[in-house]
Amino acid sequence: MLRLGTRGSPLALVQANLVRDALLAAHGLAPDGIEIVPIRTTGDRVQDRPLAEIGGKALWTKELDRALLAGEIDFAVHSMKDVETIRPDSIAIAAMLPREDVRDRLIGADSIAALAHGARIGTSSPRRAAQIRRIRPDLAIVPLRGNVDTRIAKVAAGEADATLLAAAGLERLGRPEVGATIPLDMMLPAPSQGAVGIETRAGDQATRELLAAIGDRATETCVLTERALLAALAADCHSPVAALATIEDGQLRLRAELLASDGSEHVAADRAGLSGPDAAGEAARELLAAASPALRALFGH
Ligand SMILES: NCc1[nH]cc(CCC(=O)O)c1CC(=O)O
Repeated sequence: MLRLGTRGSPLALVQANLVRDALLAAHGLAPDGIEIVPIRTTGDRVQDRPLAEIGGKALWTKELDRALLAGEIDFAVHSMKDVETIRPDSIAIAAMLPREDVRDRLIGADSIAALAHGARIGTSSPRRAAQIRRIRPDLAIVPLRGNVDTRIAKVAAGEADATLLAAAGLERLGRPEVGATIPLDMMLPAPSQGAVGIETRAGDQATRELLAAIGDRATETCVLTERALLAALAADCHSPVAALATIEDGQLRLRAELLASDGSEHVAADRAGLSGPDAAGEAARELLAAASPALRALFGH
C-alpha cells in the first residue's frame, strides 16, 4: 500500500484524489492501494498574516518533506505554485498532472475596469497586489488570507470589495461559475499556477517510476521553465513576479514580468523558441538588465 501525503485543505484534498485516481487507473491498482494521509502544515495553522511575512512557501512543504523523508508517506501532492524554487536534493519532483486554466479570476466585480474608484482588493499576494496597483492605482490593497472558500466568504461579508483567485483552484473545487476570468494580457499568472505536482524521495526509484507514468510532459516542461526563471532571478515569495511558459506550435514560449511592489515600475519579457527549461536564465538576465537599480535591488541583484 502506498501512502499519499497532502495538506488537509479542501483544494489539497481534491488534488490528492485526482492524483490517487490517476495512479489507480494507470497501474490497475485496487482502491485500497493508495491511502491519503492529510498533514497539517504551519501555513494552514497561521492564517492571519501574509505568507511572505511568516516564512514563505516552506510553510506548506516543511511538514510534508519531513513525513516523506521519515518514510511516513511515500509521496506528497502539492500545488506547484506553493513549492519552493530550491528543493532539497533528497526530494524529487516526480510528475505533474495536466495543467488547469492558468489565469486569475476576479471575485466581486465583472472586470478590473468595473471596480468602483477606491475599491478595496483583498490579496496577500505581492504579485497580484503589484499588478493591481499598476493597472488601477486608485484601488486599495487589503490583506486577505485563508483557503479559497474562506476568501470568497470574506468578500461576501464585506472584508474586501473584491479578491483574486486562481481559476484552477475554483475549477478543481467544482466552482467554475465563480468570478470573472482576467485575460492573460492584463494579468500574467504566478509561476506554476494551475499545476499539481508530486514529490517523492529522490532515491526511491520504484515510486518515481510509478509516478512518472501519470506525468504530463508539456506541463512539466512549462512549469520547470517557470521555476528555472525564478531560480535565475533568485526570486522568493516576496517578489512580485509573474511568468507563464507555453508550448505553441511545438515551440517553448516564456512570458514573464517583474514589478515594483507599488506597481510604479514593470519590465516584461516574451521569448519564443526556447531550447528547454534552462534557457529561462536568459530571460531572467534580460528582465534584470531592463529593470531600474531599485527594481533590481528588490530582487536582490
Ligand atoms: N497560494 C495558495 C494557492 N496555491 C494554489 C492555488 C490555486 C491552485 C493553483 O494555482 O494550482 C492557491 C489559491 C489561489 O491562488 O487562488
